[in-house]
Amino acid sequence: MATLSVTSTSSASIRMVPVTNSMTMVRFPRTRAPISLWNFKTSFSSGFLSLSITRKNHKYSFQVRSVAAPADATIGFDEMVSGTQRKYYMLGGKGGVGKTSCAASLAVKFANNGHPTLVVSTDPAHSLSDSFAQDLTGGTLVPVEGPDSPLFALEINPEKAREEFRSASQKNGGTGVKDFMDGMGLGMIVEQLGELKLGELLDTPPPGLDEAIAISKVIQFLESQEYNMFTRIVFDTAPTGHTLRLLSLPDFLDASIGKLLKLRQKITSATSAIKSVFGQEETRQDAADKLERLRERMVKVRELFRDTDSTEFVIVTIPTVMAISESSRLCASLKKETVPVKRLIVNQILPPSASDCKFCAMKRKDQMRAPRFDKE
Ligand SMILES: Nc1ncnc2c1ncn2[C@@H]1O[C@H](COP(=O)(O)OP(=O)(O)OP(=O)(O)O)[C@@H](O)[C@H]1O
Repeated sequence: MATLSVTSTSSASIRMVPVTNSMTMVRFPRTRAPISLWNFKTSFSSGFLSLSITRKNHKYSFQVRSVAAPADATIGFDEMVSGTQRKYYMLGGKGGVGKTSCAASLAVKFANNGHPTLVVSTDPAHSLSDSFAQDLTGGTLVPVEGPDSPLFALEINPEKAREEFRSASQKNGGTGVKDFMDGMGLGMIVEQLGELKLGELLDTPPPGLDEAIAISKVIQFLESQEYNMFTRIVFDTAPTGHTLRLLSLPDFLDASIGKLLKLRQKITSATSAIKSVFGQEETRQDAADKLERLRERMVKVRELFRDTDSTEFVIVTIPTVMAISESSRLCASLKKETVPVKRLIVNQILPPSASDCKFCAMKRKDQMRAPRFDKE
């Protein structure tokens, strides 16, 4: 496993400094404007990168510690940014380690390197709006101000979507549900489950349903002509457990659809009373075709997440024993699922200081105790 970067701030004036020496973004408390440090002069010695920026007569100095040599880190980012083929970067890890901050900076960096970029949060507890200081809660793509190339951000709230789905189901006796789920690309599930107590299904959603809605929505946006320009898609995913469910989702849906199709076969070969569940012959065929299309789409999603040419899962962690342990388990699970994972961001490392307070000294000692990732 190659280590991409380790970053942290040493100045209280700077709110956030994630990712690498070559793709650092800082936020100033007053303006909250993202600023790329790509062209800033830096010096590097003994594993620490020193940066000094002067902006509006204020001087901000801080250090970034890089586990990888700067050349390695740059090569890492050069690799990520090269080519115009569409690439997906999924950032995941333990809660609170800085996934959103890193996803936001990576997206800005891509956009500043010529890539029309979409950054999507599928985490039910969103903070992408805070990172960009823009309201992204509407569930649609919002242009982010600042970067050189188009950068759009999208927060998907799966719980809200499920809630809308449930109330549509109650209000419109099913038609609203279908319209809503069609919008999510899952209309065919409604057709098949319409008579099978869908409300109950929503009260106890099967693992991955929320994520299914999120993925379908992103795919739907990317398929539209208006948004097919994006060459980099950055996913800020929910904490580890949700992410693993998201990855096993296509298999889950594939199996469920298989069951549904078998069920349909059984029902349609039974009495005419039961036939009414799925309507007349033509409608049945249509529904079966749609299910097949959903199955194909899920296979596509599964292949996409395992495609080393277009997708990469980047684990974000912090240097604590617990976070590194969870990251190691996540890494093992991803590899088991054959998801491409080769980069790790270690965030929030304390920079060196000659005059440590007691708290900082203890924290630094604690960080040094954090186990290291194996090379492989
Ligand atoms: N390198 C950093 N230096 C200083 N503060 C940071 C850094 N990285 C993240 N933070 C701060 O830590 C907090 C958590 O960061 P963030 O929301 O990006 O984490 P997350 O992993 O996405 O969290 P969640 O799991 O809750 O979605 C935020 O207040 C953020 O500003």
